[in-house]
Amino acid sequence: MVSRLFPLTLQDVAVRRQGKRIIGPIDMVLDPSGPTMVIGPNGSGKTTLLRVMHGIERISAGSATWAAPDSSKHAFVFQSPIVMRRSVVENLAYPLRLVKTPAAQIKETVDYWLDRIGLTPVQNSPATRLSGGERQKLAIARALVRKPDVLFLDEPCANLDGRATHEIETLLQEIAEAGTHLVMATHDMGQARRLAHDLVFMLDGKIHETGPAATKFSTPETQALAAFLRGDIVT
Ligand SMILES: Nc1ncnc2c1ncn2[C@@H]1O[C@H](COP(=O)(O)OP(=O)(O)OP(=O)(O)O)[C@@H](O)[C@H]1O
Repeated sequence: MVSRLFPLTLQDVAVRRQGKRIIGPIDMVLDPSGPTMVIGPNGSGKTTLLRVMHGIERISAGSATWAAPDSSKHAFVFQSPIVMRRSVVENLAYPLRLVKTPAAQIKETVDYWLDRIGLTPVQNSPATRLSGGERQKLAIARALVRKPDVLFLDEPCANLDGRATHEIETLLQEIAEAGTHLVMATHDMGQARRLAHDLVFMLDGKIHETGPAATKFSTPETQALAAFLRGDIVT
């Protein structure tokens, strides 16, 4: 099921800060049928691209246009999970309270997600006491309680151990299968292979190569993507 929000069209997008080009020019049409993984070397502009798509980065030139704009239908999970200094349960309830969801529905939704991410036993503990993996799962669940069509994730498994990474990948696969579209930046090529339907390879602030993951991993068109996938340093 593809959201009515798509396609997202980026036309001649550039982001400049202090006279420096961070990304651009970028032209792309995102009209996905499965998870989109954004890969590329450090500093190639992955985070900035995601922020542009989500609408939280000031664009210096060009435009980013959704077919049916509705910012309440996309959510963003940052690299370092931001949890509020409140209980786990409050972290999940908060986005629903903001939109004046009835109490009974908040409880039902929050209980569902607590169970789904395995945090029911610690629901009343301060979220700041959770482990890194638990915090990230909480951040993902909190982004999902309002049922977004699109979820942007910036390196959600950076600094997590194998077990936490596996749990988060399983959760992401499940929500993708249930119809939420994922657009995710990752450093981890194994993870990109496991999750990607489409691949976006960024280099030096531009989209260097893009297409279906199944063909891009096996037969990259450009030398730079081939080298990056081999693990070479690409600049
Ligand atoms: N507001 C800003 N002002 C100046 N430079 C910036 C700003 N935001 C990002 N940059 C620089 O622009 C480049 C691209 O940053 P970005 O975070 O988008 O890349 P990235 O591919 O996500 O990097 P990483 O993999 O290290 O997270 C980096 O060199 C970064 O230092």
